[in-house]
Amino acid sequence: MDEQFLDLLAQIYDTEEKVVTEIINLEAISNLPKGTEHFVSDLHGEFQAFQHVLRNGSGTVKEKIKTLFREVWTDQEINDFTALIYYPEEKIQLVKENLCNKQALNRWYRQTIEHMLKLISYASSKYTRSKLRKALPEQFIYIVEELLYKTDSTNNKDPYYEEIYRQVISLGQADNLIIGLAYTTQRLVVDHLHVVGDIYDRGPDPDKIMDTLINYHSVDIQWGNHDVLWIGAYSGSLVCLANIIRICARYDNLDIIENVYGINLRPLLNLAEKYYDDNPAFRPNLQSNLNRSEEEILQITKIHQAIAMIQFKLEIPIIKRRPYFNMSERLLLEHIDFDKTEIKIGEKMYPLVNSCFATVHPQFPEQLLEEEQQVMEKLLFSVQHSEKLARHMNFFMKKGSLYLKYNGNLLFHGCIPLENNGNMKEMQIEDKTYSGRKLLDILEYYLRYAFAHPEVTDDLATDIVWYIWTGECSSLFGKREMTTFERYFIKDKDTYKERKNPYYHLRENEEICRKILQEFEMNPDYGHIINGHTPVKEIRGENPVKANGKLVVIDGGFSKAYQSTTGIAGYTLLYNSFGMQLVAHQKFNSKEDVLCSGTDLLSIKRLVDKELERKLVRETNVGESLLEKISNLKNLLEYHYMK
Ligand SMILES: O=P(O)(O)OC[C@H]1O[C@](O)(COP(=O)(O)O)[C@@H](O)[C@@H]1O
Ligand SMILES: [Mn+2]
Repeated sequence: MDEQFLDLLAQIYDTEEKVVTEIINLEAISNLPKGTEHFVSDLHGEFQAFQHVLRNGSGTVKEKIKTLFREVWTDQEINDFTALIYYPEEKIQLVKENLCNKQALNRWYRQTIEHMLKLISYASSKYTRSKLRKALPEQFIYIVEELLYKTDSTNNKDPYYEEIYRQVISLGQADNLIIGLAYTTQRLVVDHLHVVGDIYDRGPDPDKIMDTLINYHSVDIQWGNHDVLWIGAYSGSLVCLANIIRICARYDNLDIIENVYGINLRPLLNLAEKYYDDNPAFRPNLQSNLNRSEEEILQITKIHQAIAMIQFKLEIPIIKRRPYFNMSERLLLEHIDFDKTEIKIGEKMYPLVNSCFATVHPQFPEQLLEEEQQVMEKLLFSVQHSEKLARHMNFFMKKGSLYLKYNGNLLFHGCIPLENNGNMKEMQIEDKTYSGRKLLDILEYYLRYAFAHPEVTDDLATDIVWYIWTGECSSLFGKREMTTFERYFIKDKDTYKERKNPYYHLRENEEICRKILQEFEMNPDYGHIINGHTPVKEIRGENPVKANGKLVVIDGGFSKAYQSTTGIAGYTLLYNSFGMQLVAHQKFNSKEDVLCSGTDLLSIKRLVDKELERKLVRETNVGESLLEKISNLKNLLEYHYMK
């Protein structure tokens, strides 16, 4: 053992007692049951639904309440108490409106605080006191600990405890305490959160999701293709930037760009007004709660066309300078016959509808007009100087990765590119080829490089970020093509098909999943693969649990736009010391619904895997580092204190 390292350690643990206490403490912690992991994916800006799932811990909160109070409470009482834990501020307000006088309210406060303490004591039973303390509302730690750890069997202290309750209420602190305890409960039921990609696009509030995650006690993110698009835009990729604006226009979410991130769209609007008109293919998918005037809709429609055409132009030079991206089929603007308004795709000619090619030079379709160039430069400047976006993208880099090995499971958003025969598919980058884990590592390396060099806009790293969004060998996309152009301009729906990498059907096969786990040096007997990205069409009988339980796909469609295809409103996964459970969520309407009806449209649970023996902290990633620390401390004890 390195003596210098031990000397440093000795500065922190400078007495024998300190070393011994820490060893005992860590040994004890590593023998506790493992904490609950919570997996979500494909949130797509649906903040309300997401925060509901966070608040209810995918059903864990209600389950614990039922276990404790089922025998003594009616369903209505259980629902009321559950709603209080989810949305304490609003529920307290409702209770106040319904109770007739102060005495009744005080009685409710007294009972409710006691019930909450009982729930917290139960929910924290597998944690150390110190961990619980960190989760308690700061200003009430002392009081709550007194009430939680009552040990007086002689009842001598009863009046003392009663006085604490009375004082909290009479000093007007009951609301704050109840609210604080509700959040403590929410925090205790989930130890760690995994977001398996696609926080951004389609829905209205990705920024609120990011803020929630930034403040969350323990989280990691596996980037989705839509997240990478935003990272790309921030890192200087103009084509990624065009894409995020196009998608925001398409889903009537330009507010995110303009108001949330403060990016000025005026120059783009001026350009759009000059060259574009109404066009049915580019009318936005309206958010039902926004009352848009015809004039606003027309403006969005024009912006949508302007930015889509810039996007299609910008793709061309990248495809040409990176032949190994293997995307020459996507040079679509070059295959247009502008006189006949037709396009050749493969061997077939298709008429173009809804065309809006006023800014395209038929011989040089990749050329941006001077005005387009300027608009993009201004947009990029604005994007790279948005403080809020910088905060969100930095958080992505800090907590995110393309894939993650965690407690024996392998998490990634989309796929591991495979050949039809199940071998890892190779991708060439410059003069080398990569596949499997090495491919994901090199893609991530380039993404991080691009992020670190935002001033460079056309190097390989920046181009690769766009490739991760849309390339066939991207583990976040994994389809042969993205047929955005066809869906705008061609009637024949056959052209909309996006051919999926064989992974997406081979993953039904257990052997393939085992092979992938081995590729990542994981134990295929215990590990699982967790994916998002492809909406599971439960409505058509698709099973999210595949390959004999080795793989789970948890994209059930938080995204409202996809709920009619999936038939549900998203899956989440829970992994606690007893095993792994999949939770299917019903459509989330609003928190008002939960508060009024009290019922929670939850969640059918399915067991994915059951641990034969309860899993302990020592068998987890955290446990591994605890054991390493214990070993270091034991060395220190020997080297410093036992000489
Ligand atoms: O339905 P939209 O928003 O037009 O997007 C369709 C596009 O989104 C994609 O499905 C990618 O997004 P997802 O990662 O959410 O699946 C593409 O395959 C497809 O071309
Ligand atoms: Mn995706």
